[in-house]
Amino acid sequence: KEKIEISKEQKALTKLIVEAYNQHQIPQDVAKKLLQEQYSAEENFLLLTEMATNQVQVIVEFTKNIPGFLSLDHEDQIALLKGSAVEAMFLRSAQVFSKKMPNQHSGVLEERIRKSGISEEFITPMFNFYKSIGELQMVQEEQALLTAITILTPDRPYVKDQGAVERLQEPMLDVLRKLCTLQHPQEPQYFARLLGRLTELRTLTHYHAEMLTSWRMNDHKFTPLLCEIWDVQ
Ligand SMILES: COc1ccc(-c2nc3ccccc3n2[C@H](C(=O)Nc2c(C)cccc2C)C2CCCCC2)c(OC)c1
Repeated sequence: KEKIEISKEQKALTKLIVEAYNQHQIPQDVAKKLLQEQYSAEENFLLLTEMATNQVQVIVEFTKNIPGFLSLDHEDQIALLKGSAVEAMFLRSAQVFSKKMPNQHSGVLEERIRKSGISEEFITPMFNFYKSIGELQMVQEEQALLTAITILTPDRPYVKDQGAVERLQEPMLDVLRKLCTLQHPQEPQYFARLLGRLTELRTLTHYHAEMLTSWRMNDHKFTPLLCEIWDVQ
């Protein structure tokens, strides 16, 4: 059994990514808010657009802390952010949904989300994803690195220098693979399962524009930033 060694540099990279991830996080208050009371479809839609708009800003700040990101071609930086914003939002939602909370709270939260105004057909794929993320019981290092790896996906639309993005993503994949082996020694396939979630995430994001336009209410208003990021309006 070869001894897995995480180098000094890899420890420093992980620390930096986790710090950036925790520093730029929306407080969990959306779950608390949803647990406190039942909102109308209109109020929930407004909350969703506020959360999503805020999350885009959070992701931009997080990404700026990824070593080398700011040295990428500027248009490629935008292409990476634009191409990963929806995935980052669902990944964040899945992590919030999977946070340890008393059983009846997670039951209420699930119910509030089911009744939020989202149309029925999207609920199953969304919760399937959330539960598959929850089953992994990721530690914060894995969550932070997985988010960075998602953002640094070389084959996003309009990325010109994919090689430069690969060179940033690879060190993240290397340290995540080692961390998974150390964190889950009894599960050699854990790292592969983790990356498999990113594939499930991409399929979920196919529906996101329709999820929004089919929200059970009339006249869906989006912020200009969301029109940019979501394929709506
Ligand atoms: C595109 O359609 C979506 C996207 C996300 C959710 C979603 N899944 C969640 C899981 C746990 C907690 C809250 C959850 N959200 C919303 C939320 O705010 N997601 C969120 C965002 C957006 C940014 C940062 C962080 C988060 C959590 C609540 C918005 C207000 C109505 C209820 C869902 C969703 O639910 C129907 C539909």
